[in-house]
Amino acid sequence: MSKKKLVLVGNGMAGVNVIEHMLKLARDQYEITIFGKEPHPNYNRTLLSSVLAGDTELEAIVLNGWDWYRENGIQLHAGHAVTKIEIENRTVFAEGGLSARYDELILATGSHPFMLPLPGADKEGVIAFRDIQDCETMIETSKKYRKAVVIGGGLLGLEAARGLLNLGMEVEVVHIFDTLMERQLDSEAARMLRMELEKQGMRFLLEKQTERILGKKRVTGLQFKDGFATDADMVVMAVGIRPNVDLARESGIEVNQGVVVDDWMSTSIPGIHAVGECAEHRGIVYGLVAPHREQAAVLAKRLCGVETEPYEGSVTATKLKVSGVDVFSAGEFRDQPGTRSLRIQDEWKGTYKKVVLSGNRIVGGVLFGDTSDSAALFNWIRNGQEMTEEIHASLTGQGDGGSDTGNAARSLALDDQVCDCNRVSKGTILQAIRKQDLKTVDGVKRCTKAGASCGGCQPLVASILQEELGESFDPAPASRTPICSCTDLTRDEVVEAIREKRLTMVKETMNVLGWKNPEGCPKCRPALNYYLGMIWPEEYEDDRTSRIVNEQRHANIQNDGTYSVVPRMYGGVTSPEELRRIADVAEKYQVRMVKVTGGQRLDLLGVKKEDLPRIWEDLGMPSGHAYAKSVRTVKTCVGADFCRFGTQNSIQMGIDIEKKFEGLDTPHKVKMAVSACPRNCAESGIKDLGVVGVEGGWEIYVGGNGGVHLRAADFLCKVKTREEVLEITGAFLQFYRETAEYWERTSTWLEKIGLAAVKKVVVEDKANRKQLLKRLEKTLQNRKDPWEADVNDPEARRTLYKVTRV
Ligand SMILES: Cc1cc2nc3c(=O)[nH]c(=O)nc-3n(C[C@H](O)[C@H](O)[C@H](O)COP(=O)(O)OP(=O)(O)OC[C@H]3O[C@@H](n4cnc5c(N)ncnc54)[C@H](O)[C@@H]3O)c2cc1C
Ligand SMILES: NC(=O)c1ccc[n+]([C@@H]2O[C@H](COP(=O)([O-])OP(=O)(O)OC[C@H]3O[C@@H](n4cnc5c(N)ncnc54)[C@H](O)[C@@H]3O)[C@@H](O)[C@H]2O)c1
Ligand code: SF4
Ligand code: FES
Repeated sequence: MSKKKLVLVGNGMAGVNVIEHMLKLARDQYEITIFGKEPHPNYNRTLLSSVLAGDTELEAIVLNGWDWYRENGIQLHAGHAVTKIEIENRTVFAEGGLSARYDELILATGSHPFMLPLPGADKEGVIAFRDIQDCETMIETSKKYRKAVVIGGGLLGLEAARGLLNLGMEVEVVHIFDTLMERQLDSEAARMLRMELEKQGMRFLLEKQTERILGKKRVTGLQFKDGFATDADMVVMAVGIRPNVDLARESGIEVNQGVVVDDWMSTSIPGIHAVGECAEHRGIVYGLVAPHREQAAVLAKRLCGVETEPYEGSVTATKLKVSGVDVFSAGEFRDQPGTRSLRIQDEWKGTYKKVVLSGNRIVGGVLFGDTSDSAALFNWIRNGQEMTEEIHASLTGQGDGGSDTGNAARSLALDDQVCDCNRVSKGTILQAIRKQDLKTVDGVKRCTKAGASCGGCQPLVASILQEELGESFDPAPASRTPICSCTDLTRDEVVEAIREKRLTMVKETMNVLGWKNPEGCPKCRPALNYYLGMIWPEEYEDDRTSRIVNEQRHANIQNDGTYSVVPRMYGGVTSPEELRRIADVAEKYQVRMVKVTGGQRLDLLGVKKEDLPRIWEDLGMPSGHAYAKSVRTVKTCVGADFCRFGTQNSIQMGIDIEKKFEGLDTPHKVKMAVSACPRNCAESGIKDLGVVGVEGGWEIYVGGNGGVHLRAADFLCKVKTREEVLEITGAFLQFYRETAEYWERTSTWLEKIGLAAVKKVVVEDKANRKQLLKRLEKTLQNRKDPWEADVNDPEARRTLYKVTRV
């Protein structure tokens, strides 16, 4: 029997999802042809925001590559829009003279961005944010121009604005109302969101209606109806979308706002169906992936003759994909006559939770700052759950374990949905973890698709892994790059092998793991030495010959072959007595220069190799580790003891941090700072870890970098006490030590694994934090001051420094 012909118009997320289902249900029933207007294979549109923000690459967002079409016998016409449907002949016609006959036709043409019909809207530099091309245009524009204005303070506008900030542009968001994301947030959450985004550098022009776009050929600014104007080198319109219905309308298919479909996703014409953003079901057009997935599942079953429930509409939930801002909204979140709300707000922690009840039924909610309850809340809304004492206690943090993320995973039932985009339940994820021995979020994503679309559920997937695996959960995403050309193994594979095979020496590791170059190279040997020390802090004997030359001599080699010596001065504080000793040493050994460093230390420059041990001995001060991949300086401002703006004792805090973590081996150098107020005189905002004193506590920032790749640190959390600062700092350092590649700064590592993962492991999951600190403590207990060790080792003096006279 010849196969029936199925044609899909629109190679986007919704349409191809129908095909994916059909291939699973009845592979051989149809001969499939797909027409796509865009010249790309099927990709994840939701992740364009992440591409723009630099969190992922375009190649990584392809959902089904060219091979997938070939392997499944699908005829793909990418770059060919369908222009006409001849209903009587059941034939579609496309650009380039193409045509195809169908027995069943699916319309999945999505939406087009709404462009405000303003005078000047056709100028160069005025664009939308919808597809790969828009994304590329923005990235290119950011290289040449300075300022972007985004019109629209909804989900898309804010994600675009964050991406453009990451690309180094100045960004202003123009919004028509006085609160952002009014379609998803109440005014309180919107206010908190605005404050947070302003902190990130976004500027807002609220209650502004654009009158026209200024400029000759290219945009130069915007003129508003209230007479106000602003400059712009680029304008991004993100003021909503309109279903793409022209083709359907011209073909005589019933169209209202979208293509009208029934509960089986069938249009007014037999044999023609519609799904996704172009479809209107019971008067609603859905602009989110999750409902489209539900529609796709019903249509696929229908087309394959598999029994199915009808599609009866969806309850929707949204999460904003802006790093450092957790916002969730679902269901009926507004107060209406007949509703009551539970509201919990913590201005100090910057969190807000609102749960709306109709009668006693949970019908909607908004979460800001902490979205760990989002999955549970969404499931309650969808299931029309009644409020109970138990739910109330868990929402207010008085239940068993409070409302931390670990608890969020625990509170889900097996059939509760975790990934809304791909309709994956907790039970399915647990089954995959157990059956396929999964250890990472990436693994779960590959096997179940949970987390593979917008990524919003990944923290919850991580917490399910955490709950199931405990310590063996690996929170870092896998990388496929070998650690160097001596091996094909990645960092994770090497670390895992060291653990599993209990390898304890550099040579042995290279040998057992089949290094192509048996001697290793300057890239892998220091890395192996570090990994071994990190994994076996008590047993491992440091292999000095595998360290970089500066670390072998515990000093920085200079361009003339001499060395620089930087003694440790905790928190940048010294004393007359120490200064005298430093001055004496500088004179005695005729150092070329004494210089104050950027980290508030004194650097003795131009020291001869053979003088190093004697200088250390004369100084009688610990090593400043200025040469090492380790915790280096903690810079401090003068703080509350001296400065009239100071709210905290930054000097003492800096000294305490430095004393606790000095010399700890890390994958790359770690610089820290403590400022006693947000004026940030110690530059806490560009350090690997920066602490800032605020009224009643401390804010902790991480992943900053003041070097070649300048990066502002991200806000990690706010704490009250010195002990908490030390605890979070320790957990952060240990998490970085355990998951980063050697030679990787915290800034790159953080961008790779995401702030949310760091927050989850270091801040939210208290049990995990304890474990990290326990492991860190073992390392700290086994530290030795390298200068002192060499001073007291005549053999080292002779061989390493060629000192003949001790
Ligand atoms: C930047 C961005 C971020 C987003 N983030 C999220 C998110 O986090 N969560 C979420 O749930 N949703 C998000 N969305 C929305 C989500 O991407 C859409 O709801 C979803 O992609 C719609 O799928 P679709 O298949 O209906 O339409 P589309 O993905 O738009 O696919 C339709 C395809 O049909 C093609 N087409 C149109 N006309 C024709 C024709 N005549 N012939 C052939 N091909 C045609 C189009 O070119 C397009 O490729 C985001 C959207 C954007 C733009
Ligand atoms: N994280 C996510 O889930 C996500 C991210 C991006 C996009 N999306 C989806 O993509 C689609 C498009 O997103 P969107 O944000 O453009 O749509 P939207 O309709 O949700 O928001 C548009 C915003 O623009 C504002 N606006 C309208 N006219 C304006 C004007 N003249 N000047 C200033 N502001 C104006 C509106 O008040 C509204 O807040 C939506 O379906 C959205 O759900 C979702
Ligand atoms: S950061 Fe604040 S407290 Fe510290 S020196 Fe600067 S102004 Fe003073
Ligand atoms: S909720 Fe979007 S990928 Fe899971």
